[in-house]
Amino acid sequence: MADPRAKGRHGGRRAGSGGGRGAAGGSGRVGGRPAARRPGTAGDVDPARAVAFEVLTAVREQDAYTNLVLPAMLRSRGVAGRDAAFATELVSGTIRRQGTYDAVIAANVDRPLAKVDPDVLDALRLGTHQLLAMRVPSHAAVGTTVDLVRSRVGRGPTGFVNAVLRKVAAHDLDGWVRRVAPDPVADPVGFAAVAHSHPQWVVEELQRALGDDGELEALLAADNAAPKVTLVARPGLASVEELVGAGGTASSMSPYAVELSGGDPGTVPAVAEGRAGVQDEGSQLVALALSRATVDGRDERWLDLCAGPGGKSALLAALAAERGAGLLASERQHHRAVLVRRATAAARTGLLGVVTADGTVPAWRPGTFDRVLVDAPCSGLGALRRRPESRWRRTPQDLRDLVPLQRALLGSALDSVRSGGVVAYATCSPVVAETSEVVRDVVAGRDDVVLEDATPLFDGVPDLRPGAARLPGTVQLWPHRHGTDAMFLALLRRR
Ligand SMILES: C[S@@+](CC[C@H](N)C(=O)[O-])C[C@H]1O[C@@H](n2cnc3c(N)ncnc32)[C@H](O)[C@@H]1O
Repeated sequence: MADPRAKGRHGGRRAGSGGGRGAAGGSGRVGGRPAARRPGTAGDVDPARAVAFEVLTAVREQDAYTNLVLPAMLRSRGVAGRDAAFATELVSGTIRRQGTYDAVIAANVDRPLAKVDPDVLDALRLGTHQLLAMRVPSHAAVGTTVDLVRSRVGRGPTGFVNAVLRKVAAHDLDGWVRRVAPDPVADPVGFAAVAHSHPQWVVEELQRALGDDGELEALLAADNAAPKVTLVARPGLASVEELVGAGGTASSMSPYAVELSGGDPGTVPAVAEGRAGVQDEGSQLVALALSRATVDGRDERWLDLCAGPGGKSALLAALAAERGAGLLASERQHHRAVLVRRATAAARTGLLGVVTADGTVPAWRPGTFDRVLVDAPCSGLGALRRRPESRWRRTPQDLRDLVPLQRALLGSALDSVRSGGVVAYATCSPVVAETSEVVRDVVAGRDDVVLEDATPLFDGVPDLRPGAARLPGTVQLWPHRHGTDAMFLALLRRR
């Protein structure tokens, strides 16, 4: 996205007018904060960049989530329209691309980045994103970043920032990747990690999940693209035609999906009324797959064991209502159960209720349900497009912590379904340890469960070929193949 203000008040500004040190080094802590700092003052910083800087600070200092803090800050600062779009791209792109940008910045600073003032480093990342990925003219990218640093940190580091960014401006992104990434032949994973800005362990996990078929770079690149906004027309409550009439385009995989080309989805009447919602098409396909599985005999009681915040529950409840069935939505965390209630508020007969309960300790008799969804808590490494900071927060230890919980939840889902009923185990992660390995281990430990082929439940979805490390019959969606989050699904039937 080009800078809407490139020809505006910052566009013609001389880069680095803040003066100060001209070299990217000097003595002492680089970018140290001087007494002249005026916290909270906007100075002559444009509102979009000011918001972007504050969001980066909140993400770094308070572990805030970009997708929560950014819209709230845009609203509270009255930043809208093209400025809001610019700020959104600036924040999300900078955080997603942080791994690449840090390698570029490090190549232009004469000390470890850990010794650069964190506020200054954030500003350098913002400036680098504008220079290498946003088509902001160099003089504007450098000048506005220097202004930002002068306003938010102080005059001291402006010369340093000016010098570093001028060096960054000397090459384009590809040129920098060639200079700072490891050799792609000698170290393909190390190269991919720097070139596509993913932690190395994440690249390794994604590579294993994909298998060895040359798609890694396409997947990593897809993780760095802003996801499209997809709506779901909840059956019986809204129609695809209604959402298309509101400015969307019907999608080809989920019969309920409509892609929005822009604008605030909250202004679409069906969304505001809870008859439709914002939902990734992969999530829609997972809920649909559970509803499409054949079940002989009674088909009245459905369960969503890990329901918060309620997107899949809302679709399942609408589907259940059409068949005279009802869904119980269960969620361990109270505040997320509240979100489930809100998401399912428009559901009529399709909702049996929403309960706050630990799914590993079922509050119902064994065999109560005919269909059960376990959308398990997971690393979320399949949804990196929409959670820019998560790749930098997750660690391999998270996987070790999550797997026992995932196994326990799948076990209790299987206990909760009647003989002949089905359980769908889903994650928004393709990581083998929390997908195929969980399912394989749980199935191996029981003699009352059969793993079924789930691919026929994804009718109309192309390219569901198996992966080398994936259990046969399970389904893995991919951002680069399907344009969805990397949802995984296994279908299990109780004997
Ligand atoms: C991946 S999210 C589910 C997303 C949801 N199905 C949707 O589409 O909106 C996993 C959820 O499981 C919940 N959870 C974690 N541990 C749980 C447990 N022991 N019992 C029930 N829910 C749990 C988390 O709080 C989280 O809300």
